[in-house]
Amino acid sequence: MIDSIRENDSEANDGEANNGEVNDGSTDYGSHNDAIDDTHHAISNFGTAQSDGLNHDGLYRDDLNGDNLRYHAPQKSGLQRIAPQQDSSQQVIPQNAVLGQRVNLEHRNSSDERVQRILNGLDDNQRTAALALSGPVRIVAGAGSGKTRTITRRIAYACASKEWNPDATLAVTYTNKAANEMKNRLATLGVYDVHTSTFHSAAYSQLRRAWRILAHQDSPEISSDMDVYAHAALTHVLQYSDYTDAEVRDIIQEISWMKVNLIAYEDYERIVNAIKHPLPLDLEPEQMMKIARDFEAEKRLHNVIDFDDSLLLLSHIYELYPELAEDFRQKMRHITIDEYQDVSALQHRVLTQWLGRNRDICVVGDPAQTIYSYAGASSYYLMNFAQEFAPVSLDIELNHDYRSSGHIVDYANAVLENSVNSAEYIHLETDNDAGPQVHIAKFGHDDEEFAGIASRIHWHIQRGTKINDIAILTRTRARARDIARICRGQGLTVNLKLDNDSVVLSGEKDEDSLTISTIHASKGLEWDMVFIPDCFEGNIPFNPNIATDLSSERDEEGMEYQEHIEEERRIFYVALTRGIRQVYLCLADRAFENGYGSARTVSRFVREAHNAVRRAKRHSA
Ligand SMILES: Nc1ncnc2c1ncn2[C@@H]1O[C@H](COP(=O)(O)OP(=O)(O)OP(=O)(O)O)[C@@H](O)[C@H]1O
Repeated sequence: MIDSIRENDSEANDGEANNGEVNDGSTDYGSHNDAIDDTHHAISNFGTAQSDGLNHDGLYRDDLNGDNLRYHAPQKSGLQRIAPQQDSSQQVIPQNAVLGQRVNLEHRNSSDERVQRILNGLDDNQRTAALALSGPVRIVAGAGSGKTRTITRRIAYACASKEWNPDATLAVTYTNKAANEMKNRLATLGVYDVHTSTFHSAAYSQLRRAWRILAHQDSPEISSDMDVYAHAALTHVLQYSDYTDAEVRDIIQEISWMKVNLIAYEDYERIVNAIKHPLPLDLEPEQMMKIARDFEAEKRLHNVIDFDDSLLLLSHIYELYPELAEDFRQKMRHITIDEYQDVSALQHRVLTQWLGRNRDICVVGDPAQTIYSYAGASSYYLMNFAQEFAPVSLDIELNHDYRSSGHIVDYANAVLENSVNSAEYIHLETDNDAGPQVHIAKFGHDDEEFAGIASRIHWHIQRGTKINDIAILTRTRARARDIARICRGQGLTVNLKLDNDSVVLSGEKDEDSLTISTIHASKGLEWDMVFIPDCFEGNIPFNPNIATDLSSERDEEGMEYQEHIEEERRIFYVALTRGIRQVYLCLADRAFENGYGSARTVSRFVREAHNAVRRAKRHSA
């Protein structure tokens, strides 16, 4: 391994990175949908819907006009910049300000010892957050700063001190696994009966209940056959049936994009033109609309829905039957949303229906970890929270990284500092040891790189590192599979979780195995040692067109490109901050042996961060 890097490497980029599918949907986003007319139809199945009550325009038109457009067409639009905070009293003040209602520490301190023990192991800011039990609370927190720990303790404390009824408490997490983990952590703190769930499963269970009440029958099931329906719709509309899996997936993703951004059929063309949103398979908007409608008809025929439909249908039902929404509000009084930087317009709409006038909402998130923009996620709602829910009772920032060693933290900060959005991101601090430098390892070609990573892992294992404390985090699923093959060939037990060959579930820490996961699926997790392969332009940042010419980022067209680059920067940041002690950044000069394949350029994020860290070191020397 070569622990060095050529600074200002200016060699041209090549197309080798474009060998894998980009973006791994989270398990929860699932995919597809049921667009609006079909939602209409589905609810009509109740036999109770009014003919005009389901007018989609009436429900969503307001959101699609004027300024709000940007919220519905996040990252790709280039229009979506996080809105500046107007009122300085509502801003997140770096030193962790407490706003509004004062937290009554005296009262809390008089609670019994068991309850107080729940707060052990929290630092002052985490504790302040955990003690703010009512009113809107926002916690903006950097990687490794204890978000999960803080909200879990906050819920446990509120329930154990009898301020909240656990059965009236809902914690929404990003994955089912995170929901289970939170439930377990609450149980170890002596708190049971709290509802922990993803947005989708919470919505689906409410939908099932509503369906039974309104239609006296079971709601349609969520199906995992969306590719079949999308393929059928493509074939019907285009009169051609030969599509790759990736093309079908792109169609499903586009339909999902419409739903999570609350884009009505009749507005679709106007919006995609306005924001220069690229359509899958180079379709015309009208063709795409036809495919979407046909897709919904297919699903209806089979009496199935998809994940997004559970939210969309529920939202329609709560709009039409306010008494059902009110019933939910009476039951669920205290709502906490984790990973709030990744909520979509659709999820946000459901949340506002869950709340009504209730203001017992706590959100936690990190704007630097928004990595699901392609699935409609937008940090807008996190950044705008203080205005939307004013007056907030607590608005606090956590910036102390308990996870990563000093060198990793420096590197992660440097990656964000080079962002055009750097002012919105949290600068991490840590008291952890500096640890080993972030290593940059260059190889001749891909197989050599992967074999090099495998042998370095062997080397660490021989020196006492546990195999399940090591992870390889890749930008694409295809690369995860390639590396898994080579690591297995070198005798390493690999934990590579693929679901239907489409989603890496998570880098769950199995005993005695090496985790190989996409970066997306590694969110929320941590390993002692992290390898990030393929740190070259075109892969990190991922760019199918390898348009590395920075001049293009300055023109109109380039705005969208720049949004994309910023998302890629956050993805790299998430990968880096999974590391506890040591991070290796790896790349090969070319894809193939014997000099075949175009020469690659080191990732701009690596170059920038590397130079920034060196500059800082020179400064302090
Ligand atoms: N006050 C604290 N004292 C010691 N360790 C802490 C403290 N708070 C959090 N930690 C540890 O720091 C690590 C990160 O915590 P946690 O997973 O809650 O962070 P997070 O903010 O959710 O991270 P990320 O967003 O990067 O996934 C964990 O190992 C956790 O146990």
